Amino acid sequence: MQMQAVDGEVHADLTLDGRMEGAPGLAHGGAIAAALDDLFGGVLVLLETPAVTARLNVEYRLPVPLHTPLHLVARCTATEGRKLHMAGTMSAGEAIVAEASAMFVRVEIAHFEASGVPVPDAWRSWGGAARG
Ligand SMILES: CCCCCCCCCC(=O)SCCNC(=O)CCNC(=O)[C@H](O)C(C)(C)COP(=O)(O)OP(=O)(O)OC[C@H]1O[C@@H](n2cnc3c(N)ncnc32)[C@H](O)[C@@H]1OP(=O)(O)O
Repeated sequence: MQMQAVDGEVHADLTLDGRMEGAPGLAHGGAIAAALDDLFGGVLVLLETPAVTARLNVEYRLPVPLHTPLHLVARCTATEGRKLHMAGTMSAGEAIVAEASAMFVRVEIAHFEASGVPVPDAWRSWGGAARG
């Protein structure tokens, strides 16, 4: 998903296809949650803050059709020690189809490096959990 930073928020455009189908013709709720969680990851990059999702809440307001352009927006609403609170929306045209809130917890880069897959070089210059 391509993301863009705009005035402290992260925006993305997304069209879900048949691979993300839940009920016939409609997006699976897990795909909607994954897209919003991924967008929150974009906010972390904007903030240069390594963190992981500890809690994710999604309010599904309207069925989300496949093959329809969706617009997503996310931002960090508050920080509290190692905790970052996030809020985001997914819209189809003028209608908000889903809203998400999440709590992320700041971690050390070692949290990601433990997978054995290298992290981007830039991440190592960011302050980890101890920064909070
Ligand atoms: C920079 C770019 C980074 C890109 C990454 C993109 C990530 C994309 C989003 C994801 O998909 S992340 C993958 C899904 N999430 C995980 O795999 C997280 C798995 N959980 C953990 O690794 C640990 O549980 C976690 C790091 C979240 C917390 O463990 P810690 O031992 O570091 O912290 P601790 O348990 O001491 O909790 C710290 C604070 O957070 C609170 N907390 C932790 N987990 C919580 C939870 N689940 N719900 C509510 N509060 C929670 C906890 O109560 C405490 O609050 P206080 O400081 O007020 O005491």
